[in-house]
Amino acid sequence: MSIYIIIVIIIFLLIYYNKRNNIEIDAIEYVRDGCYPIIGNLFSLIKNRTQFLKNSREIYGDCFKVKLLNQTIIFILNPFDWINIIKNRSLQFMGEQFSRTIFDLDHNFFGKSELDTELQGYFTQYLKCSNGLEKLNIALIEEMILFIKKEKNDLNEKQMEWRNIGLFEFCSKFLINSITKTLFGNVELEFIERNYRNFDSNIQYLFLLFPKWIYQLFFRNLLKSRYYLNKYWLSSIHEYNESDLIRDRTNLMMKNSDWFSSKDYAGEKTFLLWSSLTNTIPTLFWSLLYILKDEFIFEKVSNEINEHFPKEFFNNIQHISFNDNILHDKLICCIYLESIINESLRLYSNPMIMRKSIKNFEFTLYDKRKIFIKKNSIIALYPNIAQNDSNYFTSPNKFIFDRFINKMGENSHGFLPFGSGKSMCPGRLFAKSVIKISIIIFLQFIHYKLNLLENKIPNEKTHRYGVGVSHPEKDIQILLKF
Ligand code: HEM
Repeated sequence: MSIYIIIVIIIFLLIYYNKRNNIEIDAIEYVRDGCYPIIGNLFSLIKNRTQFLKNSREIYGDCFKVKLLNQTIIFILNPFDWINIIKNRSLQFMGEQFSRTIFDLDHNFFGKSELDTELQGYFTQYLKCSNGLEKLNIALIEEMILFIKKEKNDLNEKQMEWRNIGLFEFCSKFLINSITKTLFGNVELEFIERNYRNFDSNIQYLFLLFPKWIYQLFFRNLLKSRYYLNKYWLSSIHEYNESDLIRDRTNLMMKNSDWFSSKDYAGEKTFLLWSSLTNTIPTLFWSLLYILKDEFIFEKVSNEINEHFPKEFFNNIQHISFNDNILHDKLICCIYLESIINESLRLYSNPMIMRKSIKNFEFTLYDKRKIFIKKNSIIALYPNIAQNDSNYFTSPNKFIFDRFINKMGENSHGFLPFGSGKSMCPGRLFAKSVIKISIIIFLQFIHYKLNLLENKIPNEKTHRYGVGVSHPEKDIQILLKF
């Protein structure tokens, strides 16, 4: 008799356990609004990703599933879950899928992890260590000063005193010119600029990882610019004056041509060109705009710059030894600039950080719910929502220029403009020095007239949501004298 009771209890326990588990698995709901057969939530994701995710969070909480064609993406929006996601070895960075679809790499070297590590090692050596960074920054300043001289000569030739230009357009020209030449040397700038701009203007569609035929059918112009860029690198392997970073990466790929195909080599260069420019330009735009528009911020920043970077500092720039790290030490002292850049990134950076599962596993969320993650599922983090949430940042819609002074705000949960973990942006230190140096040179060497009354802070264009830092909906006209 007692054996039957035990069996019945076991069966009941099994049914209860199974049911409980099912409830927990099902507790992560699919977003139903705007979900259509076959395409799923595609339209909402393309139209305004940030708004769609904010609305979905209000209905479904911090974790929900979104259908995109034949894929399911599990969004996890609570920052307290992110560290466990990023550290989880069953979830991997989707570098391979992205580099194949977006930059047309073969990615044969993916299986050869020593080579991948060596390639990444050059980022550490030249973009993160102070000597490598110092050398790049000195070269960058020289390029920027050259740019200003050329603009001045151009205006002189045209017998004009002022140049009327959009501030975003100026930031684009200024950085495409100086970053590209600093990293890649004496390239055919006009050609690179034209194709970069065309490629960048629609790249958000490549991030959706559609099948290849869709791009071949509907995005021919985009693929053409990528083709021209990739072809350019193949026609000119080493450029005069290229940076050590590019030289060493190129040499490593050339030496291991059994692992790196010509498509890998060319795609890697286009990838580096794109990633060095695409977020740095809009971050410079927003930072500069807030400085120029607010007298109080302007004064604070000007004082800081005059103290650490008086105009005379630039007279001897070519004689600075990059072993002394003078520039690095001075840039660190510019705490208002650092905070303004972070505050611009807090408001305007919209990356979607994705990981793919390599096996089935169960993940416990911070709120104790369990998600069953199947092999090949995609997990996505979207820091912009936390970055604009009053639970993590006071008055989140306000630009508070000194919010990040002494790294106070930066330590907050949810601030991830450069991603996190192994794939965290290796160019982040260079990016910040580029933006600081650009602002310093702008304020020290360029006269400007901005109509403060007419120009409000523009809204963001929604098309970059999920890709990176937003562009303004409308450019701000400015008069510049060099
Ligand atoms: C304000 C400027 C920048 C922002 C906001 C930014 C942001 C990001 C983000 C969000 C990622 C993806 C991280 C992830 O998925 O975990 C990334 C990756 C990357 N960034 Fe940046 N970035 C900036 C500037 C730069 C610059 C100047 C360079 C190069 C000189 C650069 C090189 C890269 C590279 C190579 C990767 C890919 C890393 C990998 O595949 O492991 N970025 N960046």
